[in-house]
Amino acid sequence: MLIGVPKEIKNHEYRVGMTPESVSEAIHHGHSVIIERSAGLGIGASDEHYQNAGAEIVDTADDVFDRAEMIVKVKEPQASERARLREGQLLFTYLHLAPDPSQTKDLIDSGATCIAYETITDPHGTLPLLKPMSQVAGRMSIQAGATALEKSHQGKGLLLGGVPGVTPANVVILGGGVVGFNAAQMAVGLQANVTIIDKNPAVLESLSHYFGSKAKTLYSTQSALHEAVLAADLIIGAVLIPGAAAPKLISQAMVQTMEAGTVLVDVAIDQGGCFETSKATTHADPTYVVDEVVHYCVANMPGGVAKTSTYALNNATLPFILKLANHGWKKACQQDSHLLNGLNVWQGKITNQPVAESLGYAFFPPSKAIQ
Ligand SMILES: NC(=O)C1=CN([C@@H]2O[C@H](COP(=O)(O)OP(=O)(O)OC[C@H]3O[C@@H](n4cnc5c(N)ncnc54)[C@H](O)[C@@H]3O)[C@@H](O)[C@H]2O)C=CC1
Ligand SMILES: CC(=O)C(=O)O
Ligand SMILES: [Mg+2]
Repeated sequence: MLIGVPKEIKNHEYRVGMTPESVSEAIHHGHSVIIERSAGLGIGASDEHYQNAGAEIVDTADDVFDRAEMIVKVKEPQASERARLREGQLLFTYLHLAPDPSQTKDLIDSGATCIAYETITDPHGTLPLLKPMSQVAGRMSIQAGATALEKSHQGKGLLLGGVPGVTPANVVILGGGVVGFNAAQMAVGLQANVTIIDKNPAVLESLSHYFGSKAKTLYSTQSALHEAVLAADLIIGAVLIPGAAAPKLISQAMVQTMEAGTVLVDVAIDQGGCFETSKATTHADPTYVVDEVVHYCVANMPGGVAKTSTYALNNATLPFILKLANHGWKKACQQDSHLLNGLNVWQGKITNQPVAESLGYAFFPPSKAIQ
């Protein structure tokens, strides 16, 4: 199969769909890879690295989209990329469609087959292609929150861990999945006072077992949320209902009750965000203030540490890239129901139920797309 990798064009997005090492694996399996010129510079991979791995370098995104049978990317296609997709072309990348009606409409109109990293599942009921970026974003969320808490960034002027004789800051993490666990690890490491809230008792049990007395766990109810939020200095939004728009756990009225300089880091912003006052921001201008509360809502946090992130992502995506290239998407999805769960758009139809429900489209079962 001819695989194409364009340069990412989202604001401050330095990741790239395939590392030179992944390219070399694909070529070893008998495929060809075209890469847009300079696509890997953000991770320190030059065109020469890619050529040495066996890729052909092409000058423009048009060259990639015109020729490739499968496009491998990182972020959801931007409007100019969507316009280049063609009927029957395979797109393999993050999509996050539920909060994004214009992208969804363009993908429907394109006729392309669109498989989203974030809804591919595994036998353990987790999301193996979201996991590495959630690990990165969870860890970054505490760095971002710690910076935003500084007075010059309009925060309370608090050091997360305090110092001997001065109490540490209160960190509240909403959602104790991959992002939440990794955020808690970093916050506990910095000696903050950490509370994790989740609605899944099994998740709470495993967090409690792992952290012991170093973090508190709370079952997610309105009153638990209210109480924790009022005492919080830094709140991390890390909830997910796979495929669906994020539930709004914190209303604007609750934000108004928070102390000035409290910081909200909404990692779930890529699914629309879990604070009512959240709107997506970029690495170029990551924060804004509502009712004296600082909001950090960058939708591509891992792009800020592109080298770590690209390698972590490729460790998870490469086996699927190879399956798709070796067998074609239909046969690969017939053989692997977890990969089939990634199919979001096919021949102008929405094949992911939470996406269809979130945006008011008819749901077309993916099992019918592979008959
Ligand atoms: N902004 C960014 O750059 C990035 C954002 N993300 C996003 O972060 C979010 C979290 O991802 P993961 O941790 O991988 O998901 P996950 O599925 O591992 O964890 C989500 C947790 O939320 C909990 N949850 C769901 N509804 C809840 C509620 N009402 N109250 C309390 N807990 C609730 C679930 O029980 C689960 O434990 C996703 O939206 C993901 O796309 C991930 C990576 C990068
Ligand atoms: C998952 C996601 O949104 C990202 O890695 O940018
Ligand atoms: Mg700002």
